[in-house]
Amino acid sequence: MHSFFEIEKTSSGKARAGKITTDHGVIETPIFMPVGTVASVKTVHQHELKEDIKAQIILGNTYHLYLRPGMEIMQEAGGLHQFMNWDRPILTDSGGYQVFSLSSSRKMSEEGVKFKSHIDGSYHFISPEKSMEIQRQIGADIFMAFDECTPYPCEYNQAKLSMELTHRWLKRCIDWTNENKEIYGHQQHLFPIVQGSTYSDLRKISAEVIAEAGADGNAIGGLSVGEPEEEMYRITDEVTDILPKEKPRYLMGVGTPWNIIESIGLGIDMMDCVMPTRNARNAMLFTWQGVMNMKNKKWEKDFSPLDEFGTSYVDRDYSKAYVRHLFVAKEYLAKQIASIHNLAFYLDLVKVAREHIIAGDFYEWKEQIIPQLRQRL
Ligand SMILES: CNc1nc2c(CC[C@H]3O[C@@H](OC)[C@H](O)[C@@H]3OC)c3nc(N)[nH]c(=O)c3cc2[nH]1
Repeated sequence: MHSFFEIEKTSSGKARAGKITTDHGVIETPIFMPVGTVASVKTVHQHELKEDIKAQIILGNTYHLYLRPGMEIMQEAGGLHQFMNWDRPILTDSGGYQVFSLSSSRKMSEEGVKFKSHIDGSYHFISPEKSMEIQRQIGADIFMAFDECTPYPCEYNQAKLSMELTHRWLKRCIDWTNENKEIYGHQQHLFPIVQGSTYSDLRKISAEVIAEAGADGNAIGGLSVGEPEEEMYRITDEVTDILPKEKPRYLMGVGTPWNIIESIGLGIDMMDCVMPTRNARNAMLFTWQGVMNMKNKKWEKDFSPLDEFGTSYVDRDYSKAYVRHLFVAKEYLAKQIASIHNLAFYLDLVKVAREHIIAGDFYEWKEQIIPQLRQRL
């Protein structure tokens, strides 16, 4: 019997290298998880994700998949792995965040959230139990508790009430999953989510409640919602001090390449963000030398490879001048090349970070690489 999470190497600080074992395969941590919200990582094929980008786990999303294609089709397909032909691990979010960020006319109650679909305006209701049922039907290997992502900024009493609601909803998620087992035969691991906004005392309470739940892994929510970067690091540092060392820690919605390296240094094992794919579609490429805006005129006659230090085939096959041309001409291929490049870079970023943790020089490496990653090329 394998354990869900094994730490292979610790460091002089909180960074660690480990591996998560699921029924759909092993995830080496620290890891970045490409966002595939509506059953696709935008503009990227599954075989590219696997063979070129070397993605080890991707994300799906309860809110979107529930609305379209819906759970009847999802179940008839045999779950999301079958439906999208992805046989590696999948993680799904619980839908709360998207209900608040995407739907209109939401009505919140203790019971759950009534909302209008952003697709066709139809009314729906999602509760902790409903979110768990949907995530059972999607069949993700790791799935998130139904929480309220406390908005930022938020005054203390509101943050306290929101956090306490998330804790009551967590209990309902756990009770439901104890009474309703997996439907596709593979194990699914529930991760609870720490809230508490930017208040240290609330974050301490929430981290202790979440740790007490005894789940296989734990997530830090309510960050990367507009707060200053220093606040995000401070809260992450305080919460990882409390969350158990022997369980993976997932920081939701983070972040830039430098956010990722900093977070790994603060004891984070798993991260997700739309940045590599969303910024790619706006011609912003991340590289080890810094950030490139491909629409910049400076690349117009630069026929050198897209990224000589890139690990993807697109970095070798195409020149800067050609990719700039595609963006200026609004060719679809531009977004595909940029998305593949950025995702391959993010996976390489965490792979190299893992190697430095194992080599024992992560923190020295971090100090010199972060200013380089932030450069504007
Ligand atoms: C961007 N910043 C950010 N995203 C966040 C998400 C969505 C990630 C989810 O949203 C989709 O990507 C946009 C992905 O599907 C991802 O799945 C986990 C959060 N989800 C929950 N349940 N609770 C939180 O506190 C939370 C905080 C976040 N901060």
